[in-house]
Amino acid sequence: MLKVIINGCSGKMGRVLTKCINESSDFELICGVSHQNTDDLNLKTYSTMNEVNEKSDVVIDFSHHSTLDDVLDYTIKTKTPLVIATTGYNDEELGKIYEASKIIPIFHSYNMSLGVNVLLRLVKESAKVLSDFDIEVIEKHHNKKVDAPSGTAVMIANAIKEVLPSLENNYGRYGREAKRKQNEIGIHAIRGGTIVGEHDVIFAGHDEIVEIKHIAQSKDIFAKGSLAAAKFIVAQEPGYYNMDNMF
Ligand SMILES: NC(=O)C1=CN([C@@H]2O[C@H](COP(=O)(O)OP(=O)(O)OC[C@H]3O[C@@H](n4cnc5c(N)ncnc54)[C@H](OP(=O)(O)O)[C@@H]3O)[C@@H](O)[C@H]2O)C=CC1
Ligand SMILES: O=C(O)C1=N[C@H](C(=O)O)C[C@H](O)C1
Repeated sequence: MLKVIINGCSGKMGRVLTKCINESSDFELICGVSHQNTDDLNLKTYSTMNEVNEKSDVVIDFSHHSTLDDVLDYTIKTKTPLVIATTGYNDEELGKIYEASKIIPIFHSYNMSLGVNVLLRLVKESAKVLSDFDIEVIEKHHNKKVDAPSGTAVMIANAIKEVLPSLENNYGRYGREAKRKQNEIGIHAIRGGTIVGEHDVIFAGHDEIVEIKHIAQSKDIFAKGSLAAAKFIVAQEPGYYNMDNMF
């Protein structure tokens, strides 16, 4: 049984992950980290990662970018492999993750579902052939989501730019002089209700459109994906890993 600590145990994903671990015979939940009261989870909970005095095989992080320093301090100090699912990091924070991965194994993906990772491959293939089409990304999420655009939309734009490096992100579009430029990827964030997560990549050409779309129908797919990543990362040497390394 793999021993797990969840950073962000009180959150929507932390709760779904707790349920998935409790239903599995492959994992044991040691404790969680959250500022909130989590009595209903029946789980030993610390306020910050710095206070944790237990040791696990892996830490899974579904929290907030602001907890990054604490989670890296803890995992480096205890030499614990880390799965990062949290989104919303800036370049400085991404740099810290990359530096830490020289010391401990880190699995990092803004989307733990299998389907989105297939979508990324299809998008890259399409971008090679449809290089002069206009590319727009539309993401839709629930009204509680903190960051915009989604981490997955950023990951999709980065994948397109691996193939078409001259393109630049244009977030939203508004104004009296807002005509589309040829070298942009339009990225649009919709927020409402309980939408779990949808990503639609549109390649619009002259008289034809290709759309590649992924719809998440439950949060379980992300939790189960993070557990698959946990099994993978505990067997790795220090380094920076993502879904491409796992499949
Ligand atoms: N990679 C993937 O596949 C997926 C990634 N995510 C990402 O996981 C993260 C968590 O998502 P979700 O569970 O829906 O979010 P919630 O807002 O429901 O939960 C956030 C968790 O982080 C903790 N937290 C710590 N510091 C802060 C802070 N300053 N502000 C807000 N929360 C804080 C919260 O508890 P407390 O404040 O008490 O400490 C809580 O436990 C997000 O970044 C989301 O985008 C979500 C789904 C899939
Ligand atoms: O906050 C969420 O809910 C989700 N966040 C991730 C993202 O920002 O890409 C992944 C998923 O779409 C759900």
